[in-house]
Amino acid sequence: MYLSVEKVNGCLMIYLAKTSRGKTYTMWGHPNALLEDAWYRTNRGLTLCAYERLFSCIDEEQLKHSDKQLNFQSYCSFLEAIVLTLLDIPSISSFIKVDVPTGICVDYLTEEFVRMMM
Ligand SMILES: Nc1ncnc2c1ncn2[C@@H]1O[C@H](COP(=O)(O)OP(=O)(O)OP(=O)(O)O)[C@@H](O)[C@H]1O
Repeated sequence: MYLSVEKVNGCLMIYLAKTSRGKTYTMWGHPNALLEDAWYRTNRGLTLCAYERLFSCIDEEQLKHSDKQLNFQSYCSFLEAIVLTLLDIPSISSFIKVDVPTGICVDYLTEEFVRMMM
């Protein structure tokens, strides 16, 4: 997270597991994970924990530079690929390009700008 506020563009995480092994649960956590209840909070998935950390890093940066108004933009993308055999992995990874300084780009995916959560 510190790297992302230090202008390193992109973090790519690939999670490979058999069906029903808990990939979605690991990424998002319990369906009520956004509730403030302590138990649900401890069952937040990786995405929510990462964003919590990211926003606290942004707050720390803003405090360190309180004389300036800092602007941050964060993008989060998900690509779900069904892999039938391990031999499919190289063909999927050929769609993913890491470009400096733009960041990570996946062929055929479009990017939407989102201002708020519905
Ligand atoms: N750590 C966990 N604690 C409690 N329940 C879990 C946990 N991991 C997975 N589950 C439950 O197991 C079931 C399957 O998990 P999940 O949907 O995350 O699997 P998946 O790997 O994403 O499946 P698929 O490949 O079908 O998309 C869900 O009902 C989920 O709530």
